[in-house]
Amino acid sequence: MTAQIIDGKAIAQSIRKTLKSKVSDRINKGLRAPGLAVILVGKDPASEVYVGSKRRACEEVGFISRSFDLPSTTTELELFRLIDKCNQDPTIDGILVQLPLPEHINEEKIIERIQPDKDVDGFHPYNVGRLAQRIPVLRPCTPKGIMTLIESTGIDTYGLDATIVGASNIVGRPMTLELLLAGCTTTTCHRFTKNLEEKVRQADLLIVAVGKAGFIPGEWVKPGAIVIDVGINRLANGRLIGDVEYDIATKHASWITPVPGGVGPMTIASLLENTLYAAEKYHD
Ligand SMILES: Nc1nc2c(c(=O)[nH]1)N[C@@H](CN(C=O)c1ccc(C(=O)N[C@@H](CCC(=O)O)C(=O)O)cc1)CN2
Repeated sequence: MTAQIIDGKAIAQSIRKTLKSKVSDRINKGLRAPGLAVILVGKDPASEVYVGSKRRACEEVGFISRSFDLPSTTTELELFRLIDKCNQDPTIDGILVQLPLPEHINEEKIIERIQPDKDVDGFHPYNVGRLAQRIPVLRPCTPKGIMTLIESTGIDTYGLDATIVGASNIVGRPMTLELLLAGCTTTTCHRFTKNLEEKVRQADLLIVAVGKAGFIPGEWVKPGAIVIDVGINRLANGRLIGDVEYDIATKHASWITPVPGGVGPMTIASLLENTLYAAEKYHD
């Protein structure tokens, strides 16, 4: 068996095309273009790449992108003040603070400072709580994008055994909530998990988000499984690879996401979807 590729880059591009036409419909109806504030603190090279992609994507679909690039010495109070200003600005529908933040800034406090109706990352406890209670509104971008990728395969998720490797607030935990909502039986693995191999081998649907190159041996993938690789690991030669041993995994899986061009572009497409959603649901 050779797995079919889930082409995140193409799916994300088609979402962006649809969004662009929705924005132009809004403008024709006399409504304003959605606005997204993108806040970057410090000079983490990967964050600079992601933020740059987010800003370009915003402009491509016709959103107003507001950029705030702050030095790594920015205090929590200064960041609170900027978030308060964005919360009050009626032209801003979404506020995104790129993570990770410098160590002296408490990420939880910053996330909670963003008004839930502008939390287009879906990280505010209000939005995570809504997802946990099966009444989602603004959903965390990477898991939301992954659900779109899974839907694109046409496979019915009800009753599938799903294993999620990684329990971060950005991916693993909200991913578990999304998959529960989609009728899967979920197993979430983390650093204290015993018998990881057994949990991976039982998975009809395997999601890996640990950030370690080739962490999951391809041999562990169950025949016919769907494999979603969230890892983006840059090798010394500049090549990007995922958390799953791709060449071997493709021989076992039915569907697999590539790295790059799989989950990453969907994170950005979902952020754009969330921003339009926030504008329409809360601010029009
Ligand atoms: N506030 C947030 N911070 C972070 C999030 C998030 O959702 N919100 N997620 C990650 C990083 N991330 C988004 O910010 C992100 C990661 C990867 C990509 C992407 O397009 N990757 C490309 C490869 C890009 C490259 O050359 O490095 C791909 O996979 O094809 C987009 C966004 C942490 N922080």
